[in-house]
Amino acid sequence: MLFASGTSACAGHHCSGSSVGAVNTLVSLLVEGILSAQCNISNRTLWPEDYAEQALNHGLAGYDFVVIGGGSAGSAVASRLSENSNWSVLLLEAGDDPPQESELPIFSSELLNSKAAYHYTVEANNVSCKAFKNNQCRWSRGNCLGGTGSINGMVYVEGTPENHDLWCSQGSKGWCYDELRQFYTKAKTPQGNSSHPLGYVVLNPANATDMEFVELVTSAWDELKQNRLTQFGDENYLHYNFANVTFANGHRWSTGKSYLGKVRQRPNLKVIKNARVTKLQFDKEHEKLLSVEFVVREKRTMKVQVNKEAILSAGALESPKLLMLSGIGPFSHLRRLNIPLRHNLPVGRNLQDHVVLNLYFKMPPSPSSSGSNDLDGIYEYLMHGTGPLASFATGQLTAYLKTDKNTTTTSKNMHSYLVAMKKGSFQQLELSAQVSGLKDELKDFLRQQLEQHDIFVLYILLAQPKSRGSIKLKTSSSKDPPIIDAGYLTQTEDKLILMSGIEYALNLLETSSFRERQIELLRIPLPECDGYQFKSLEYWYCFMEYFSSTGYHFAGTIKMGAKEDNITCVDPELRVKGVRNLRVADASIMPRVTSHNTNAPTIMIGEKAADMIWKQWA
Ligand SMILES: Cc1cc2nc3c(=O)[nH]c(=O)nc-3n(C[C@H](O)[C@H](O)[C@H](O)COP(=O)(O)OP(=O)(O)OC[C@H]3O[C@@H](n4cnc5c(N)ncnc54)[C@H](O)[C@@H]3O)c2cc1C
Repeated sequence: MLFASGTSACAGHHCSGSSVGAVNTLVSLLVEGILSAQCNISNRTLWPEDYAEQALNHGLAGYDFVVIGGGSAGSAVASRLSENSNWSVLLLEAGDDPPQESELPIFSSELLNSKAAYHYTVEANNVSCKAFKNNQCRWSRGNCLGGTGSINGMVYVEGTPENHDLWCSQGSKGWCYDELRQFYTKAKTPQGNSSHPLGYVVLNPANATDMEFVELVTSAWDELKQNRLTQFGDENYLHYNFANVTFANGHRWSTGKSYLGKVRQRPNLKVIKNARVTKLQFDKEHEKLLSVEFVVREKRTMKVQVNKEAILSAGALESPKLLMLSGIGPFSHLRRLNIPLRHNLPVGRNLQDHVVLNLYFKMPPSPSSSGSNDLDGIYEYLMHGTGPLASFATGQLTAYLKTDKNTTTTSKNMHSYLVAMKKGSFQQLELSAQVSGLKDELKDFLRQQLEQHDIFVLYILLAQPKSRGSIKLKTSSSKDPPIIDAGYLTQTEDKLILMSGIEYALNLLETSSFRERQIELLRIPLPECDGYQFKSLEYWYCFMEYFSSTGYHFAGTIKMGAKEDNITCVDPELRVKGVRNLRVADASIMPRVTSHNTNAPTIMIGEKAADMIWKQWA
């Protein structure tokens, strides 16, 4: 591996060049390049300075705006608010700068195993996740600046008109697609210049590492009459193509970098890293947030006074936890934990995720399976910022599908992508099995198959799941992870739609492209399902319970909607009901998860939140 896992080796260090002589020009160039790359791939100037030391030594004054969490949405909010030089903005982020593995797509599995990612174990529900240890899925999120946007797959796809019009028709006034389009546009419009930088999302089309495989799949999709898309964002994209990614010049561009790092010189914006917020403190009537309590470097508890507003952007798993710890949540749940109630709201309910089903296929190894030349790849990346190190797994080849032939709507019900594993790529399998918690016997079976075949996994995601889960507190300690009930496949309709996705996938096997390549479904031994006839409906419903897992698109746990509606927690201005100066701006406010990847819609939420705050206070 090129870099030490979980480290930012160059941060704060002076890096010297290699002392290797000119024995072999290419090798010495590479060694030189690797050493300097370790310093240049990610260094501290890409990120805002850490204000922790000053805060610890001199204490903190009050801030006009305190943003909790520097992830996809929080970074955008803090950056936009601090464009007003009259306002003081403090951002509190539980993690540190992302490690160097974050920069390159090739290290995504290592990254998920680093301290930049935080993992949760989801409760077993016995109708999903049975392929994973203790029948429990594992969920991950980013624990660093840029948040989950620093560890994600970088795919950038906006919400559809249908998604957002549903939000507004159900009481979220101001959140119709026509009203949101401006924020999607603002997020990706280059603004500012080197003397007055402004943040925005940096985007490029993804390159794939394995073009041979991409061509195979695209020709099969063509045979099935899936249209190739010219651009994601077309109104009715029931199509496939490579998505745009938050990646440029060989580097990831999370909002932590593109919105915050870019404006690191602003004197009115301070960022404290390794600052884990533990509690929100209110006035006697619980109507006004007075201060935010946090622990710096897991050592010292501090407090900051909020002069105008606080914005909670800790993500769909941690934002509800923090509200509940502070007394805002379901009455009966908080009472059980002896947490004094401030506001009785259904915080933590309405949890949604795009449940994903993994289907495995095998094929004879392609001639390129013998492995590419790693040195060539390193050389190309160091010299040009391109090549396999800067390319994406085939997962960025994404299809949005309508497999339900009975509806006349244009809405997508499935979202599908693929990941290919070449014969012998055991490390890739081991890492992903470790992150997901795949049961050992299943991993060993896949490993045996990889000794002889190429394998690819077709992922089928439910675009609009009906099942709902919940987040609850385990204890009243901020250190304990919450109890997560994913709720996967608890609604029959979700299973029916997944079944239509399986039928769609099996059609691929009938295409001449797949037949010529001798692609077969891989039958994974599952004693509980093997009693049913292979590929029968009963078999597939049983299989679904095993290989359903997370799409990593958690949303909805602090539901937005009309103020008077008792199933909502924040109003359409994102204010927590009953509190004047506390808003939530992250994926948790989505009343219904958007039909595909959630990063772009979450950044849009950050943009709109900042705009509403500007309108109120400027
Ligand atoms: C493995 C993976 C792959 C994904 N791939 C894609 C993809 O390719 N495309 C896509 O669109 N979406 C993807 N997603 C989802 C997407 O990245 C998220 O939906 C999005 O980043 C969520 O943004 P957020 O602002 O709500 O939360 P986050 O980005 O998670 O931000 C929350 C921030 O708050 C901090 N925080 C948490 N608790 C506290 C606390 N108590 N005090 C202070 N700070 C705190 C966290 O450290 C984090 O920085 C992926 C997700 C995962 C996990």
